[in-house]
Amino acid sequence: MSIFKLGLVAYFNTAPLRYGLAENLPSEIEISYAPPAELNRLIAQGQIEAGLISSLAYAKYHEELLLLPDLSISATGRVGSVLFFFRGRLSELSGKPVAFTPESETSVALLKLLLEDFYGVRPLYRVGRPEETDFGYLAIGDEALILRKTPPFPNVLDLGGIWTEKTGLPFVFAVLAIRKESLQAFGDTVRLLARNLYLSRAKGLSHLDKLIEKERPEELSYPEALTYLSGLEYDLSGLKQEALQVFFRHLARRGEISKIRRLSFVEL
Ligand SMILES: C=C(O[C@@H]1C=C(C(=O)O)C=C[C@H]1O)C(=O)O
Repeated sequence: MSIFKLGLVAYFNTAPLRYGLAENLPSEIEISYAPPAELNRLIAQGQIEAGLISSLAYAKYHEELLLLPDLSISATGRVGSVLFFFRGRLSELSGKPVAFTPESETSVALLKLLLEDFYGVRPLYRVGRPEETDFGYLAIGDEALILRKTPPFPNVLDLGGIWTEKTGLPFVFAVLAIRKESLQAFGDTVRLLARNLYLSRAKGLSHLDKLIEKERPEELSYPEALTYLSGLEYDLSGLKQEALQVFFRHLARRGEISKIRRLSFVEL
């Protein structure tokens, strides 16, 4: 039997998407867990057939990928876990070193876009740890949720909040992508996977209480975890597709990706 490899992000924010998933999937689907940047690399290299990847990675490799309809990790307004901590005034960050987590791609591109094109400042970026930088640090996922408790710098920008404030749109951080070439061999498996993901999302969102008890990072209280998960969205509606295209157009203008004519989806 050939194995269909699915890569998921193990952050707390994916808990509703993967609620009960592993127990219900057919045996030919094998799940592995890794940070987004690692999943982006694995799917690009064909080492996994499907993955919850950074939306930016879909843009980069869209010729080899298809999206699973209606799945994402997104937010309309503040997301709570994509945070840029910084010292001093934002307008004085030009030329100052700031660091970002190695685990993200979308949020790094979003940070650069917001700082440079929306706020007109151009810091010096590097991958690194918060303690290795004097002026700013971008964290995502559980790390951001935990750092929020004891911030490394006095000020914080929630990138989802700023994006929505500036554009009036939601922001899509991650999408569920499948390698086109795996569809022929695994068409039925992909349909089963999609059905199971829709089911686990529905169950997860209607059992947030159980899920929070089981999965919340210990640093977060129950109400904090509930507020956080309640602010996240897991669909890829028409408006979110439009928002993705707006983000991609900004990145194409900035020379970070090539133009994308349209988002392509798996036909289920
Ligand atoms: C909202 C989040 O979205 C994440 C952000 C990603 C990125 O920046 O590349 C990728 C996957 C998502 O899990 C988060 O993890 O906090």
